[in-house]
Amino acid sequence: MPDVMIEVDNLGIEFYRSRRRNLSLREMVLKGRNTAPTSTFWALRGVNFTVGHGEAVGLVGSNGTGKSTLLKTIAGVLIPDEGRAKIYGGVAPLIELTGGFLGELSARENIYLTAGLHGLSREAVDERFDEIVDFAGSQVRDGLDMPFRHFSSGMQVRLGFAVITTLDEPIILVDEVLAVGDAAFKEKCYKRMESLLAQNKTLFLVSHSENDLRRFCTRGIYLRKGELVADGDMDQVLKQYNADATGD
Ligand SMILES: Nc1ncnc2c1ncn2[C@@H]1O[C@H](COP(=O)(O)OP(=O)(O)OP(=O)(O)O)[C@@H](O)[C@H]1O
Repeated sequence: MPDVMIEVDNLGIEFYRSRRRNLSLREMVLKGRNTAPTSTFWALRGVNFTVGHGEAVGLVGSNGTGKSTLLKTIAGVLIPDEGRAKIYGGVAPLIELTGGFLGELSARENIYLTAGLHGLSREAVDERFDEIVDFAGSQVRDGLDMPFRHFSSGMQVRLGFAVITTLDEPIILVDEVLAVGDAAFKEKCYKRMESLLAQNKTLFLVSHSENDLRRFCTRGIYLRKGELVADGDMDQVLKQYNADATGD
């Protein structure tokens, strides 16, 4: 296992400010073909850092500063416009409430599909199935055969967290999703995260909860307007973030 698990090198992600759209015939005649809004901005730019095997990193920054964008890039959902985000090992991402599950499929089918995409054989999923469902809880067990889109947001997160943390991937990305779970489930998730860290997995956590960040992360990365402004001890990074955020 290489020491470096994530290598982010001069990373830039550029987005369109407005939704790109096809012009109507009338707009084309009146304004010409090239008047679609093309204004762009850099959601991330010049971001550099590496994360080592077994590190637990907390990502902080105010709303809209690029935290989710960074996680999506590490997960391979977004392709860099500049630089690169390289990972050395598989990634298990929980970066949206729906866990990337398909709404039309049942929870049962989603478990097999997601675990299969992460390299687990049908037999391996059969073996872990009860553990996944037990962790997700009785409401999820009762709804195993209903379409996933009928799950409440809390049930979706329960299933997503249970599946993602049961995979064998060495890197785990969690983006602010635990806020949706109830208190009992959150405590269960915290214990699961502690056990994953004890197994030397690499964790990237986005959270607006300082308690959670302090509990799990020894290192903090602070993004401001798409730029990395601090990278170091979690407590120190939170101090800097809080000092900056005063009056924001
Ligand atoms: N697909 C997209 N197209 C255009 N702009 C986007 C897209 N996704 C995100 N953005 C914008 O990029 C910026 C960074 O968004 P991002 O979701 O990464 O922020 P964040 O730090 O995770 O915020 P929060 O704490 O509110 O979750 C924001 O201005 C957001 O509106």
